[in-house]
Amino acid sequence: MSSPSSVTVRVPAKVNVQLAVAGPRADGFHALANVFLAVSLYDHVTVTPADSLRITCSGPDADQVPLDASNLAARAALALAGRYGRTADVHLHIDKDIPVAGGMAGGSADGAGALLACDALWGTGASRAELLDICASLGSDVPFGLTGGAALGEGRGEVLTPLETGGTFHWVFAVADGGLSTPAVYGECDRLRAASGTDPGPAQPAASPALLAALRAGDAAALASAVSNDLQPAALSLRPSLASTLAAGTEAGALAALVSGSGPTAAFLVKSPEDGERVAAALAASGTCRAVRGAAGPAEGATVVARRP
Ligand SMILES: C[C@](O)(CO)[C@H](O)COP(=O)(O)OP(=O)(O)OC[C@H]1O[C@@H](n2ccc(N)nc2=O)[C@H](O)[C@@H]1O
Ligand SMILES: Nc1ncnc2c1ncn2[C@@H]1O[C@H](COP(=O)(O)OP(=O)(O)OP(=O)(O)O)[C@@H](O)[C@H]1O
Repeated sequence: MSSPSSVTVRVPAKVNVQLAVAGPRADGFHALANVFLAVSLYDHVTVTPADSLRITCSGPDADQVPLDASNLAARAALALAGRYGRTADVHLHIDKDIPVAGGMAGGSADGAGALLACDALWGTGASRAELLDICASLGSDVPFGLTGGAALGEGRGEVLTPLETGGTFHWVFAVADGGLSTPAVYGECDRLRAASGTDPGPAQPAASPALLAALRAGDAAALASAVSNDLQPAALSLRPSLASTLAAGTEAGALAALVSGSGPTAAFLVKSPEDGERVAAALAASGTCRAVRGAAGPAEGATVVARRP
C-alpha cells in the first residue's frame, strides 16, 4: 500500500471528574488520582509532507497557539521521527476548537493527534505501547488524548487504567477570558496548603470508589455527588471571578459545578442535553464567561478521520 498524501486525526478535550493531588515529588511533579473523561469538543490535526517542519492553526483561539517547536504537535512529530531515524518534514495544521490554556488539555490533544497522524502518514508500524510511551514523554495529559474514553491516571497522570462507563454524561463548559498556567496552579495549590497547614495526604492518592461506581452505572446524579478537584481552590485563588461563573451554573440547575483541571474553564454536569441548553443560556446571559459550549462524554480518543491517497 502506498503512503497517503495527508492524514487527519480528530482528538477530544477532557474534563477531570476527580483530581486528587498529593504533595510535590522530588522532581516537582505531583502524584495524582486523576479520573479523566473525554468529551465531544475536538481539535483536528492534519499532516502533509513538506520541505521542512511547519505548523499552522485555525479556529477562534488560533492567535494564542505557539507556531514554533514548542507546540506539542511539533514536539510529537519530532519525537516519533527521532525514534524512527527520519526527519519530521511535514506541515501540521491544527483546526482548533478546544479552548487554549483552559484546563481541557487542548495542547496535549494536539500532541496525541499529531503523533497518530504522523504514524499513519509514515507507516512506522509503532505499537500502541510505543505511542503511549512517546505521549508520556511529551506531557502528563498526552497519553489520555490518545486513549480517550474514561481512565484513571496515576503517577503524574500518565499511567492510565481504562475505566468502564455505563452511559453518556452531558456537560456544559463555560470558557473564561484568558487562560491559567498549569504550573502556576499547582504551585498555588502547594502554597495554599502550606499556608493553612493542610496535610496533602498519601503519597499516591486513590480514586473514589463512589465516583468509579457512578461512572460504571452511568448515573449522573451519583457522579455529581462524587466529583472533586483539589486544584479548584488554587484556580479560584488565582482567578476569583470564577466563583461567580460556578454560582451562575449552579443557580441555573446544573447537577454539579467544578473547575476543569487547572482551569479556568468551568464544567457543569447536567441531566440531559435539554437541561444543558437551559444552563448554557443562563450562563451566557450571566455575563460571567466568554463563551459557552455543550458536550458529552465519554468521547473516542485520537482517531484517523481522513486519509487522502
Ligand atoms: C491539571 C491537569 O491537566 C489534570 O489532568 C494535568 O495534571 C496537567 O498535565 P499537563 O498539562 O500535561 O502537564 P505537564 O506538561 O506534564 O507538566 C506541566 C507542569 O505542571 C505541573 N504538574 C503537572 C502534572 C503533575 N502531575 N504535577 C505537576 O506538578 C508541573 O509544574 C509541570 O512542570
Ligand atoms: N498545540 C497547542 N495548542 C495550544 N497550546 C499549546 C499547544 N502547544 C503548546 N501550547 C502551549 O501550552 C499552553 C497550555 O495550553 P493548553 O491549551 O494545552 O492548556 P490546558 O488545556 O490548560 O492544559 P492542561 O489541561 O493539559 O493543563 C499554551 O498557553 C501554549 O503556550
